[in-house]
Amino acid sequence: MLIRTLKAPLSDVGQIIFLVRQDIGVISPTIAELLDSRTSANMTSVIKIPCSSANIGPGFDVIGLALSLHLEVHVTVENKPSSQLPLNCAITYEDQSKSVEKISLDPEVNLITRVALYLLRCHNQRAFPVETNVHIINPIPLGRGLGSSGTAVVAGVMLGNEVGKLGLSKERLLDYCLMIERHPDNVAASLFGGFVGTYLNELKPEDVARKEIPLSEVLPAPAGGVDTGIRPPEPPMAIGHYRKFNWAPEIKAIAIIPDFVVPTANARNVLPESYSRADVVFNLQRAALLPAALGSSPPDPEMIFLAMQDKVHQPYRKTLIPGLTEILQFMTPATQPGLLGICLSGAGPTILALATERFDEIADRIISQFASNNISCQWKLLEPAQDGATVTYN
Ligand SMILES: Nc1ncnc2c1ncn2[C@@H]1O[C@H](COP(=O)(O)OP(=O)(O)OP(=O)(O)O)[C@@H](O)[C@H]1O
Ligand SMILES: N[C@@H](CCO)C(=O)O
Repeated sequence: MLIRTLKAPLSDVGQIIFLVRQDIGVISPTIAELLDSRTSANMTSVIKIPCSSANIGPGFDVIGLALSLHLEVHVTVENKPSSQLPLNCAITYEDQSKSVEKISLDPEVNLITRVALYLLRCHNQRAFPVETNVHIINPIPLGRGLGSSGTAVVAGVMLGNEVGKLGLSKERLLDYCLMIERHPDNVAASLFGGFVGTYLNELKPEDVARKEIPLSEVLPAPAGGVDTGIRPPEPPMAIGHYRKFNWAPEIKAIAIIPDFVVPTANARNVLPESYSRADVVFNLQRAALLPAALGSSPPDPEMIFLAMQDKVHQPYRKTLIPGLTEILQFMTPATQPGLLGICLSGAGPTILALATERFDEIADRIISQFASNNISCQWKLLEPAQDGATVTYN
């Protein structure tokens, strides 16, 4: 008897593992059984979301890359008759990121559960199902440019969709993410996976007004356990879109992660309100090349290096990241074999170096430059995470 496993999509965002006997088909469990028992007693849903690197040089707020470092959220719903838990939810948090920031375990404050509550309340569910246990395992360093907040927002919409049994598509979940994180590059990469180009639709005036609702109304400040009963504003349909690009399999991503935080809000505040035509054209020329350059095999180092240059955000962010200018200047394919291109990851301070070989050597040189500014770093060798956010059932 031949038995194999088959992974099948469930309502577009989940994945079930079936046992299949080749002669008679699916034997365990049936789809109906699974739909009934999802997130019910003793079944754990495991939501996995990759981190991301945004911009990749010239693609400011447009281009994102999901990477193989995953946030995990393990969810069980006990289905008890009543609960003493605030909002029926208990959170535990396992920090594998070595971040100093303490993550709140209050479901009204924690970013992941707060986003899940936003989604649930848009669908007339005021709290989590009784009693929901959420265990978060986080290896993504916070505030370093690897999309930790975007990953947490995606985790939140996936969690709300799961426990509320809402069955929303990933395309619709992207709209909810964009009500919270307003630039689509990180969230689209984490949700859909891979190397993506993203854009926002031009909206009708009434929808612009809905999308520009202050964040405090979308994610109201904690009300001390008191449910105000207010239904939050729902996002307009199809605010954001993405397109996946090819990625040459030889290209790996080295993330050099300095041991200090640059909050994205601060890194956006140093950017100018307007740009010269020359700088805009410079970025457009490179952004147009980037998908072809990174999708072609074998990779062409000169083309990739050129396509990763930027004049829109990196020059302004150097004031927040000691050593950034020097690193971007001296690390080139001509001076460093194996290197293809280099950029600030997201809003920084992480540096993303794309390379085909000599990963240790490349990381060491960048780490030495940071060390000369008394900054220590960790580094990771990562690959594109093509799957995006997934749900599996144990
Ligand atoms: N797993 C998480 N659980 C709860 N809150 C989180 C989590 N991950 C991130 N956050 C929140 O997001 C903040 C970091 O967001 P920020 O946008 O500044 O940086 P980033 O997303 O890591 O970097 P970038 O946007 O440049 O890629 C943290 O300080 C924390 O408050
Ligand atoms: N595109 C965003 C990514 C960081 O969240 C920025 O560079 O500010």
